[in-house]
Amino acid sequence: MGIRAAHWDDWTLERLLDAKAEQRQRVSLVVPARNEAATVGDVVTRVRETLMETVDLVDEIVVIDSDSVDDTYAVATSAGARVHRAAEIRPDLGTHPGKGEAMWKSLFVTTGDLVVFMDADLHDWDTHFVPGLLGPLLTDPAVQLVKGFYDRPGADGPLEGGRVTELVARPLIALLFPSLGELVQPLAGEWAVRRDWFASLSVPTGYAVELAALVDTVRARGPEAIAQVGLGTRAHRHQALRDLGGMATQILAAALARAGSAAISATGDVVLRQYLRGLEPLERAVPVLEREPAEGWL
Ligand SMILES: O=c1ccn([C@@H]2O[C@H](COP(=O)(O)OP(=O)(O)O[C@H]3O[C@H](CO)[C@@H](O)[C@H](O)[C@H]3O)[C@@H](O)[C@H]2O)c(=O)[nH]1
Ligand SMILES: O=C(O)[C@H](O)COP(=O)(O)O
Repeated sequence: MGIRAAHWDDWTLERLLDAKAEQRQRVSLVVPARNEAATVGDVVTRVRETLMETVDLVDEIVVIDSDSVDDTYAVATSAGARVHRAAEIRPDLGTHPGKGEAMWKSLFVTTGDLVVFMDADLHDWDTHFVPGLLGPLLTDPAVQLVKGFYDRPGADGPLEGGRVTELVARPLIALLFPSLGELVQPLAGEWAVRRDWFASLSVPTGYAVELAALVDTVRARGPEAIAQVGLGTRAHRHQALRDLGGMATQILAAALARAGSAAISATGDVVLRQYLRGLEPLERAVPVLEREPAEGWL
Protein backbone atom coordinates (compact mmCIF):
# COMPACT_ATOMS: atom_id res chain seq x y z
CA MET A 1 0.00 0.00 0.00
CA GLY A 2 1.26 3.49 -0.80
CA ILE A 3 0.52 6.84 0.74
CA ARG A 4 -3.21 7.11 1.31
CA ALA A 5 -4.93 10.12 -0.21
CA ALA A 6 -8.18 11.64 0.99
CA HIS A 7 -10.24 14.79 0.63
CA TRP A 8 -11.01 17.12 3.50
CA ASP A 9 -14.76 16.44 3.37
CA ASP A 10 -14.42 12.65 3.49
CA TRP A 11 -15.35 12.98 7.18
CA THR A 12 -18.14 15.04 8.69
CA LEU A 13 -17.19 17.34 11.52
CA GLU A 14 -19.55 15.37 13.77
CA ARG A 15 -17.68 12.14 13.02
CA LEU A 16 -14.35 13.74 13.86
CA LEU A 17 -15.72 15.26 17.07
CA ASP A 18 -17.08 11.86 18.13
CA ALA A 19 -13.79 10.14 17.33
CA LYS A 20 -11.84 12.78 19.24
CA ALA A 21 -14.09 12.39 22.30
CA GLU A 22 -14.06 8.57 22.18
CA GLN A 23 -10.27 8.42 21.90
CA ARG A 24 -9.82 11.26 24.41
CA GLN A 25 -7.41 13.01 22.10
CA ARG A 26 -6.38 16.61 22.68
CA VAL A 27 -5.61 18.78 19.67
CA SER A 28 -3.11 21.65 19.52
CA LEU A 29 -2.89 24.05 16.62
CA VAL A 30 0.68 25.35 16.37
CA VAL A 31 1.46 28.36 14.19
CA PRO A 32 5.15 29.20 13.78
CA ALA A 33 5.41 32.87 12.91
CA ARG A 34 8.24 35.22 12.10
CA ASN A 35 7.16 38.76 11.30
CA GLU A 36 3.60 37.80 10.39
CA ALA A 37 1.68 40.62 12.08
CA ALA A 38 -0.28 41.24 8.87
CA THR A 39 -1.83 37.76 8.68
CA VAL A 40 -1.40 35.82 11.93
CA GLY A 41 -4.42 37.48 13.58
CA ASP A 42 -6.76 36.22 10.87
CA VAL A 43 -5.42 32.66 11.10
CA VAL A 44 -5.86 32.59 14.89
CA THR A 45 -9.23 34.34 15.01
CA ARG A 46 -10.93 32.19 12.39
CA VAL A 47 -9.75 28.88 13.86
CA ARG A 48 -10.62 30.02 17.39
CA GLU A 49 -14.15 31.08 16.43
CA THR A 50 -15.05 28.08 14.27
CA LEU A 51 -13.18 25.15 15.83
CA MET A 52 -12.60 26.09 19.47
CA GLU A 53 -15.54 28.24 20.54
CA THR A 54 -18.26 26.81 18.29
CA VAL A 55 -17.21 23.17 18.51
CA ASP A 56 -14.68 21.24 20.57
CA LEU A 57 -12.20 20.24 17.87
CA VAL A 58 -9.19 22.38 18.81
CA ASP A 59 -8.14 22.55 22.46
CA GLU A 60 -5.44 25.18 22.20
CA ILE A 61 -4.02 27.59 19.64
CA VAL A 62 -0.36 28.29 20.23
CA VAL A 63 1.65 30.75 18.18
CA ILE A 64 5.40 30.34 18.41
CA ASP A 65 6.93 33.73 17.77
CA SER A 66 10.14 32.96 15.93
CA ASP A 67 12.34 36.00 16.66
CA SER A 68 9.87 38.47 15.16
CA VAL A 69 10.76 42.14 15.12
CA ASP A 70 7.23 43.27 14.22
CA ASP A 71 3.97 43.10 16.24
CA THR A 72 3.39 39.37 15.71
CA TYR A 73 3.35 38.68 19.47
CA ALA A 74 0.80 41.39 20.28
CA VAL A 75 -1.44 40.71 17.28
CA ALA A 76 -1.55 36.95 17.91
CA THR A 77 -2.24 37.51 21.61
CA SER A 78 -5.10 39.91 20.86
CA ALA A 79 -6.55 37.38 18.42
CA GLY A 80 -6.79 34.85 21.24
CA ALA A 81 -3.73 32.64 20.84
CA ARG A 82 -1.33 31.68 23.57
CA VAL A 83 1.94 33.08 22.31
CA HIS A 84 5.43 31.97 23.25
CA ARG A 85 8.69 33.39 22.01
CA ALA A 86 10.72 30.45 20.73
CA ALA A 87 13.87 31.76 22.38
CA GLU A 88 12.14 31.85 25.79
CA ILE A 89 10.95 28.22 25.69
CA ARG A 90 13.34 25.96 27.62
CA PRO A 91 16.24 28.44 27.52
CA ASP A 92 18.39 25.73 29.08
CA LEU A 93 18.29 23.96 25.71
CA GLY A 94 19.66 26.99 23.87
CA THR A 95 18.09 28.82 20.98
CA HIS A 96 18.45 28.82 17.19
CA PRO A 97 16.75 30.76 14.44
CA GLY A 98 14.30 29.01 12.14
CA LYS A 99 10.91 27.50 11.59
CA GLY A 100 11.91 23.96 12.56
CA GLU A 101 13.30 25.30 15.83
CA ALA A 102 9.95 26.98 16.56
CA MET A 103 8.10 23.73 15.83
CA TRP A 104 10.51 21.64 17.96
CA LYS A 105 10.18 24.11 20.84
CA SER A 106 6.37 23.95 20.52
CA LEU A 107 6.47 20.44 21.96
CA PHE A 108 7.50 21.91 25.31
CA VAL A 109 4.53 24.29 25.58
CA THR A 110 1.65 22.32 24.08
CA THR A 111 -0.43 19.46 25.43
CA GLY A 112 -2.16 18.04 22.36
CA ASP A 113 -1.86 14.35 21.52
CA LEU A 114 -2.33 15.53 17.94
CA VAL A 115 -0.47 18.60 16.71
CA VAL A 116 -1.62 20.52 13.64
CA PHE A 117 0.84 22.95 12.06
CA MET A 118 -0.26 25.87 9.94
CA ASP A 119 1.74 28.69 8.40
CA ALA A 120 0.94 32.21 9.58
CA ASP A 121 1.24 33.90 6.18
CA LEU A 122 -1.82 32.38 4.52
CA HIS A 123 -4.17 34.69 2.65
CA ASP A 124 -6.26 32.20 0.68
CA TRP A 125 -7.26 29.33 2.95
CA ASP A 126 -10.12 28.15 5.12
CA THR A 127 -10.67 26.64 8.53
CA HIS A 128 -11.58 23.25 7.04
CA PHE A 129 -7.79 22.77 6.71
CA VAL A 130 -7.71 21.77 10.39
CA PRO A 131 -10.41 19.04 10.45
CA GLY A 132 -9.13 17.85 7.07
CA LEU A 133 -5.66 17.29 8.48
CA LEU A 134 -7.06 15.59 11.57
CA GLY A 135 -9.26 13.16 9.62
CA PRO A 136 -6.72 10.39 9.02
CA LEU A 137 -5.22 10.70 12.51
CA LEU A 138 -8.61 10.38 14.19
CA THR A 139 -9.82 7.50 12.03
CA ASP A 140 -6.73 5.37 11.29
CA PRO A 141 -4.36 4.39 14.10
CA ALA A 142 -1.63 3.42 11.61
CA VAL A 143 -1.28 7.00 10.38
CA GLN A 144 1.38 9.08 12.14
CA LEU A 145 1.69 12.10 9.85
CA VAL A 146 -0.76 13.86 7.53
CA LYS A 147 0.26 16.32 4.81
CA GLY A 148 -2.06 18.83 3.28
CA PHE A 149 -2.12 19.41 -0.45
CA TYR A 150 -3.84 22.05 -2.48
CA ASP A 151 -3.90 23.85 -5.76
CA ARG A 152 -1.48 26.74 -5.88
CA PRO A 153 -2.92 28.94 -8.56
CA GLY A 154 -0.52 31.19 -10.45
CA ALA A 155 -0.33 33.24 -13.60
CA ASP A 156 1.33 30.49 -15.64
CA GLY A 157 -0.74 27.55 -14.50
CA PRO A 158 -0.76 25.15 -11.59
CA LEU A 159 3.00 24.63 -11.32
CA GLU A 160 3.50 28.33 -10.69
CA GLY A 161 4.14 28.75 -7.01
CA GLY A 162 6.22 26.17 -5.30
CA ARG A 163 9.63 26.98 -6.75
CA VAL A 164 11.55 24.98 -4.15
CA THR A 165 9.02 22.17 -4.43
CA GLU A 166 9.51 21.86 -8.18
CA LEU A 167 13.25 22.51 -8.41
CA VAL A 168 14.54 20.87 -5.23
CA ALA A 169 12.06 18.70 -3.33
CA ARG A 170 10.57 16.75 -6.22
CA PRO A 171 13.94 16.00 -7.85
CA LEU A 172 15.36 14.89 -4.48
CA ILE A 173 12.37 12.65 -3.89
CA ALA A 174 12.71 11.17 -7.37
CA LEU A 175 16.41 10.47 -6.86
CA LEU A 176 16.62 9.47 -3.22
CA PHE A 177 13.21 8.89 -1.65
CA PRO A 178 10.88 7.58 -4.38
CA SER A 179 8.39 6.19 -1.84
CA LEU A 180 7.41 9.84 -1.19
CA GLY A 181 6.77 10.46 -4.88
CA GLU A 182 2.99 10.32 -4.49
CA LEU A 183 2.96 13.43 -2.32
CA VAL A 184 1.41 16.37 -4.11
CA GLN A 185 2.87 19.07 -1.83
CA PRO A 186 5.77 17.56 0.12
CA LEU A 187 6.78 20.95 1.52
CA ALA A 188 3.33 22.03 2.67
CA GLY A 189 3.46 23.90 5.97
CA GLU A 190 -0.03 22.62 6.76
CA TRP A 191 0.38 19.18 8.29
CA ALA A 192 -0.51 17.21 11.39
CA VAL A 193 1.33 14.63 13.42
CA ARG A 194 0.97 12.54 16.55
CA ARG A 195 2.89 14.29 19.34
CA ASP A 196 4.77 11.16 20.38
CA TRP A 197 5.94 10.53 16.85
CA PHE A 198 7.12 14.08 16.21
CA ALA A 199 8.92 14.04 19.57
CA SER A 200 10.83 10.94 18.44
CA LEU A 201 12.22 12.62 15.32
CA SER A 202 15.37 14.61 14.74
CA VAL A 203 14.23 18.09 13.64
CA PRO A 204 16.22 20.43 11.37
CA THR A 205 16.00 23.92 12.87
CA GLY A 206 15.24 25.59 9.54
CA TYR A 207 13.00 24.90 6.59
CA ALA A 208 13.94 21.23 6.16
CA VAL A 209 11.63 20.19 8.99
CA GLU A 210 8.93 19.02 6.57
CA LEU A 211 11.12 16.92 4.27
CA ALA A 212 13.03 15.41 7.18
CA ALA A 213 9.82 14.35 8.97
CA LEU A 214 8.54 12.70 5.80
CA VAL A 215 11.75 10.82 5.07
CA ASP A 216 12.15 9.64 8.66
CA THR A 217 8.52 8.57 8.87
CA VAL A 218 8.44 6.61 5.64
CA ARG A 219 11.70 4.89 6.50
CA ALA A 220 10.69 3.90 10.01
CA ARG A 221 7.00 3.18 9.55
CA GLY A 222 6.42 2.78 5.80
CA PRO A 223 4.16 4.74 3.46
CA GLU A 224 1.01 3.60 5.28
CA ALA A 225 2.06 5.83 8.20
CA ILE A 226 1.62 8.89 5.96
CA ALA A 227 -1.62 10.25 4.54
CA GLN A 228 -2.25 13.29 2.40
CA VAL A 229 -5.46 15.26 2.32
CA GLY A 230 -6.71 17.58 -0.40
CA LEU A 231 -7.61 20.92 1.15
CA GLY A 232 -8.71 22.89 -1.91
CA THR A 233 -6.78 26.03 -2.73
CA ARG A 234 -4.10 27.84 -0.78
CA ALA A 235 -2.12 31.00 -1.40
CA HIS A 236 0.63 32.52 0.68
CA ARG A 237 3.20 35.30 0.70
CA HIS A 238 6.05 34.54 -1.70
CA GLN A 239 9.67 34.89 -0.70
CA ALA A 240 12.30 36.37 -2.97
CA LEU A 241 14.14 33.81 -5.11
CA ARG A 242 17.36 34.81 -3.35
CA ASP A 243 15.88 33.88 0.04
CA LEU A 244 14.59 30.59 -1.29
CA GLY A 245 18.25 29.73 -1.99
CA GLY A 246 18.69 29.41 1.77
CA MET A 247 15.62 27.20 2.06
CA ALA A 248 16.85 25.00 -0.79
CA THR A 249 20.25 24.67 0.88
CA GLN A 250 18.64 23.52 4.11
CA ILE A 251 16.43 20.97 2.36
CA LEU A 252 19.35 19.61 0.36
CA ALA A 253 21.46 19.33 3.53
CA ALA A 254 18.79 17.34 5.39
CA ALA A 255 18.18 15.09 2.39
CA LEU A 256 21.85 14.42 1.73
CA ALA A 257 22.50 13.74 5.41
CA ARG A 258 19.71 11.15 5.29
CA ALA A 259 21.20 9.68 2.15
CA GLY A 260 24.40 9.11 4.11
CA SER A 261 26.53 11.88 2.65
CA ALA A 262 29.63 12.28 4.79
CA ALA A 263 30.06 15.79 3.39
CA ILE A 264 27.12 17.12 5.40
CA SER A 265 27.70 18.22 8.96
CA ALA A 266 24.53 18.76 10.96
CA THR A 267 26.23 21.08 13.38
CA GLY A 268 27.11 24.34 11.72
CA ASP A 269 26.36 26.86 9.02
CA VAL A 270 26.90 26.47 5.29
CA VAL A 271 28.11 29.54 3.44
CA LEU A 272 25.90 30.17 0.42
CA ARG A 273 27.36 32.60 -2.11
CA GLN A 274 24.97 34.48 -4.36
CA TYR A 275 25.86 37.10 -6.94
CA LEU A 276 23.84 40.20 -7.67
CA ARG A 277 26.22 41.55 -10.28
CA GLY A 278 29.83 40.97 -11.16
CA LEU A 279 32.21 39.04 -8.98
CA GLU A 280 31.21 40.48 -5.63
CA PRO A 281 29.49 37.67 -3.69
CA LEU A 282 26.67 38.15 -1.26
CA GLU A 283 27.45 35.61 1.43
CA ARG A 284 24.80 34.13 3.61
CA ALA A 285 25.35 31.71 6.47
CA VAL A 286 22.67 29.04 6.23
CA PRO A 287 22.15 26.98 9.40
CA VAL A 288 21.82 23.25 8.73
CA LEU A 289 21.67 22.24 12.37
CA GLU A 290 19.31 19.52 13.60
CA ARG A 291 17.71 19.20 17.02
CA GLU A 292 17.84 15.77 18.59
CA PRO A 293 14.45 14.17 19.30
CA ALA A 294 12.58 16.28 21.86
CA GLU A 295 11.43 13.18 23.77
CA GLY A 296 14.76 13.15 25.59
CA TRP A 297 13.85 16.38 27.37
CA LEU A 298 10.06 16.22 27.68
O1 LIG B 1 12.59 31.51 10.82
C1 LIG B 1 11.41 31.34 10.53
C2 LIG B 1 10.93 31.39 9.21
C3 LIG B 1 9.58 31.19 8.97
N1 LIG B 1 8.73 30.98 10.00
C4 LIG B 1 7.28 30.81 9.74
O2 LIG B 1 7.05 29.60 9.03
C5 LIG B 1 5.94 29.73 8.18
C6 LIG B 1 6.34 29.39 6.75
O3 LIG B 1 7.42 30.20 6.37
P1 LIG B 1 7.57 30.83 4.92
O4 LIG B 1 8.80 31.64 4.91
O5 LIG B 1 6.28 31.48 4.53
O6 LIG B 1 7.78 29.52 4.06
P2 LIG B 1 7.46 29.23 2.51
O7 LIG B 1 8.33 30.04 1.64
O8 LIG B 1 6.02 29.37 2.30
O9 LIG B 1 7.89 27.67 2.48
C7 LIG B 1 7.13 26.47 2.31
O10 LIG B 1 8.09 25.42 2.33
C8 LIG B 1 8.82 25.31 3.56
C9 LIG B 1 9.83 24.18 3.40
O11 LIG B 1 9.24 22.93 3.50
C10 LIG B 1 7.85 25.06 4.68
O12 LIG B 1 8.59 25.02 5.89
C11 LIG B 1 6.79 26.17 4.72
O13 LIG B 1 5.86 25.89 5.76
C12 LIG B 1 6.10 26.22 3.38
O14 LIG B 1 5.10 27.20 3.38
C13 LIG B 1 5.45 31.17 8.31
O15 LIG B 1 4.39 31.22 9.23
C14 LIG B 1 6.67 31.89 8.86
O16 LIG B 1 6.38 33.04 9.61
C15 LIG B 1 9.17 30.90 11.29
O17 LIG B 1 8.41 30.67 12.22
N2 LIG B 1 10.51 31.08 11.53
O1 LIG C 1 6.80 25.20 -1.82
C1 LIG C 1 7.71 25.95 -2.21
O2 LIG C 1 8.43 25.63 -3.14
C2 LIG C 1 7.93 27.24 -1.47
O3 LIG C 1 6.86 27.44 -0.58
C3 LIG C 1 8.02 28.43 -2.38
O4 LIG C 1 6.76 28.65 -2.93
P1 LIG C 1 6.50 29.83 -3.99
O5 LIG C 1 7.39 29.59 -5.18
O6 LIG C 1 5.04 29.70 -4.29
O7 LIG C 1 6.81 31.12 -3.28
